[in-house]
Parts: sequence; C-alpha cells; structure tokens
Amino acid sequence: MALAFSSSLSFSSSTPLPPFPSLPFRTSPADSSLITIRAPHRIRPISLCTRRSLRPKATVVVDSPTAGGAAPRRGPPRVLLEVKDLRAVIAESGQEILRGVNLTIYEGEVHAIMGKNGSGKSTLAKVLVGHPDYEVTGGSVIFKGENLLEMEPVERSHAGLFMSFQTPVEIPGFYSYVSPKAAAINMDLRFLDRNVNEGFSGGEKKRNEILQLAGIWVLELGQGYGLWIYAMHFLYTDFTKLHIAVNSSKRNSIAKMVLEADLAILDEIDSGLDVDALQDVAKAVNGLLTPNNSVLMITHYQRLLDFIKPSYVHIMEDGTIVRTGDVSLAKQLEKEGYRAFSNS
Ligand SMILES: Nc1ncnc2c1ncn2[C@@H]1O[C@H](COP(=O)(O)OP(=O)(O)OP(=O)(O)O)[C@@H](O)[C@H]1O
Repeated sequence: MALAFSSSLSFSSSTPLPPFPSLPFRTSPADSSLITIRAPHRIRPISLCTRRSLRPKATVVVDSPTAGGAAPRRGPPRVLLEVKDLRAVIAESGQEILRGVNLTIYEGEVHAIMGKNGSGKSTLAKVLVGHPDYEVTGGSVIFKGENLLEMEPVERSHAGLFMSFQTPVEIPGFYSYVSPKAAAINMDLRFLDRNVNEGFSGGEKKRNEILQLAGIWVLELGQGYGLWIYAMHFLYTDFTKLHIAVNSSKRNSIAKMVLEADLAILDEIDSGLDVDALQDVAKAVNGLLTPNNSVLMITHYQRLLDFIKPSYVHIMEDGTIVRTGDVSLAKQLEKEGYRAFSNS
C-alpha cells in the first residue's frame, strides 16, 4: 500500500509533529492501493470561511490573529478541469480502459457521469487523482491551469482535488492515537468516539467520505506543541456533532483551519444509502458547493440528481463520453436504458 502524505505547513512548534501517517491504515481489498491523505494547501481561519455548512453550529473557540472577512473571488467562472482525449491503460496488463475522454468543468458546475458497469467511470476518477494502477498513454489534463498529469497524487490533492472512494479505507487505532493528545489540550472527547470507518455501516462510510470535503482540521497550539487532527470521522453524521472546545485563553496561538476541495470527485456516493442518508449526504454536498468549486459525481441513479442538481450529465461507454446533456439525459436513461445512448 502506498501512503501518500506530506505536510506543506510549517509549524512554529518546537516539538516535531507526531508521525500521523504511521497509523495502521489499511485499504479494503476491493479498493485502491493508494490512500492520499489530504494535507493543507491553503489555510483559512474558520472565521473567514464563507461556506454555509461550515459556519459553526459546532462549538469552536478560535483565537486567531487574522480574523476578518474573506472577499469572494470576482470575475467570470474559470475552467477548473480540462480533460482532452485522455487515454489510459491498466499498468499491469496494458489493457486500454480510457479511450479518449473529453471533459471540461468550470468552477461552480456540478457534473454527473453515468454509464454501464465497466464503462470506465471509476477508472477516469482514479486516473484523475493519479492512481498507480493506471498509466496515461495519451491526451492531457489541465487542472487550475496546471498539468495535472505531471503532479504526484499528493500534489493533486494539495492543488484542491478530492476524491471519495467507492469503498473508503478503515483506520483502526485512530481513537487510541488521538484521544490522549486531545485530552492534553482540553478538547471535548465526544467526537472521538469511533475509529475512522471501522465498523461503520456502508451508509455511514459514505457520509464520512463526503464529509471529508470539510477537510482536515489542523490545530496548531503555541508554546511548542502541535497536533494534527485528521477530522473526517468527527463529522460523519452531522456537522453539529463537531464539537471542539478549546480554551483559547490558556493557549496563546490556536489556529483552526478548514480545508476545502476545489474539485470533488464523488464515486457512487449514493450506493447503499437509504433515502434519509442520501438526503443527508446530498445536503452536505450542496452545503459545500460555492461558485468557486465544482463536483464531478459518478452515479448509476437519477435519484441522486434529484437532490444534487447537475449542470451537465455525461454518459460514458467503453472508455469514452458518448453523450453530454442536461438532467433530462438521466431521465431518458432511467426510462429507456443504455440502449438509447449506445454507440454500437
Ligand atoms: N486495476 C484494474 N485491474 C483490472 N481491470 C480493471 C482495473 N481497473 C479497471 N478495470 C476494468 O476496467 C473496466 C472499467 O472499470 P471501472 O471500474 O472504471 O468501471 P465503472 O464504469 O466504474 O463500473 P461500475 O459502474 O461497475 O462501477 C472494467 O472492465 C474493469 O474490470
């Protein structure tokens, strides 16, 4: 298993950060051999966060010297992702899976990719995040003006690309690792009640994956103590469950940061979810959408699109996008099946 992780932050702490990646991560066999833990690419005190869902219902006490209003970016929407004639093979066998994918995503857009089993949807997602099982053999991918294909997976993550896996990883041992440190800084322990994903139901794992969009919460405590909290599991059911109380008067430099993705790739977030859970997940995704970020979601079912409205729906077949349209495509698909869209 390759574990891609790096910190671009420089901490003022004189004590080295704990070696977070040494946690006993494991992937489920059905999923990838790569875990990318998203480390911060930009840092913003929570008081600067403009996203509705992240305005703390939770108790968050922050002592930040840089509090103020963040001005939203102005100007016409930028192209976030431009995929041109992308071709990729399975690295081991050389079998071609992606056979010339073209896709352009502007910021503020929600794109849905649908397609038969085995048409290459997940492969496209994994190739975009740099999964080592695949080798790109042709085409180009520009993300935020930069050549995505030249970046390491972790750099893609830092650049603002997020992917939720169909089968998220389990992180046993998380509680015992974090809880003493959380106690040491007077942090409410109620949100540390479960190991990440371990024993979670399928639906809970999915919610958890989505809530990773809220990012990694980074606490830096002054006076020589730094702590990373990989907070995805704190959030797995409801943002109100995030309850971090830090007595800032006792600490002289506490910064609470939230990281967010510019482009979130959500691979079948709806599978295995009951109706209520689906709505919760959709609500979380919608809450994280802003005019400056985008979502690319892979789904088999139109019902997800009732809750997360797509700007475009693409139909994929045999490693390429064969049709693009609005949500009516998904409706037609539901009615007529893939025969209506087949190239062959
Ligand atoms: N690492 C791999 N090793 C072997 N075959 C692979 C690998 N990755 C993808 N494939 C094959 O490539 C094809 C496309 O797979 P992919 O998972 O991208 O399809 P999909 O459209 O996401 O399907 P589904 O809707 O069932 O999730 C399938 O035939 C799959 O078996």
